Amino acid sequence: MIEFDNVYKSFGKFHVLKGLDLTLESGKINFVIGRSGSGKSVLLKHILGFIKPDSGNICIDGQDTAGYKEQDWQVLRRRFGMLFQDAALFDFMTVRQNVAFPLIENTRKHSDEINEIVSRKLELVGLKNHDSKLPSELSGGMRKRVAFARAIATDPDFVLFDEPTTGLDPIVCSVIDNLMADAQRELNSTFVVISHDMKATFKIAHKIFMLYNGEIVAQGTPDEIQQTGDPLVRQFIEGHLTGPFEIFY
Ligand SMILES: Nc1ncnc2c1ncn2[C@@H]1O[C@H](COP(=O)(O)OP(=O)(O)OP(=O)(O)O)[C@@H](O)[C@H]1O
Repeated sequence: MIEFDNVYKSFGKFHVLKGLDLTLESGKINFVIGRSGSGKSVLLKHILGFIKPDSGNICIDGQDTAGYKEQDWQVLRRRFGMLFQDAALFDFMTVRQNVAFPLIENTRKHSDEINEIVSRKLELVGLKNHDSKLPSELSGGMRKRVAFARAIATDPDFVLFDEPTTGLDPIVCSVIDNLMADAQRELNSTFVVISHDMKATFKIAHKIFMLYNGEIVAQGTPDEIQQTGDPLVRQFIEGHLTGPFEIFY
């Protein structure tokens, strides 16, 4: 379980998180939605300790991270997999080396075992025959699948996805959505997904949280969110130009 308790974060005079209370449930696919610039990536970076709150607490599995030193964060981060918006593969490493990286860094497994795990993960994402290629030789969708295989390589307790399907065609989006749903079922890990893709959100989320004005303004199952009468949520999920949101052109 990942808990935010009354978390505030500002950059200069710009207040991004304003007393954020949020409980991301264990063994579930938690989606965080909200407008561009609402602070979704900032929220993810707090979970990994890359950004520290100005006040408030963040607890991971009941452990308050307030007093964590860099070494404690490094230990905690080993329990996480991460898929960044731009895939963020190591350009100079092959597909196989990219997926092996967290296994080499974060575990004491023997190279034979690592090779076997990497082969299994690459098979899962349909890229077993591309393992000796460099990221530059792959399409955007393939790079995302490599990043996905790398994110789940160690069977982490938590996997964070920052816009995993942005820029991909609808069919590749569905492939990634299915991979997320299948992997979560298999690992029973806690997934946290930031996404603007409402179709995927309603298809695979167990729980949806909407961030607005530095706070969570709505939360619920896909059915609950789809049926809400809250005008703010309705405008966002339906993409209307008129409603409580201020629209800037
Ligand atoms: N390190 C930083 N220093 C200053 N401002 C920052 C920093 N990180 C984020 N911000 C600001 O915080 C706000 C929220 O940014 P964030 O990237 O979390 O938005 P987001 O909801 O993920 O947006 P998008 O959906 O477009 O990716 C933005 O206005 C951004 O400029």
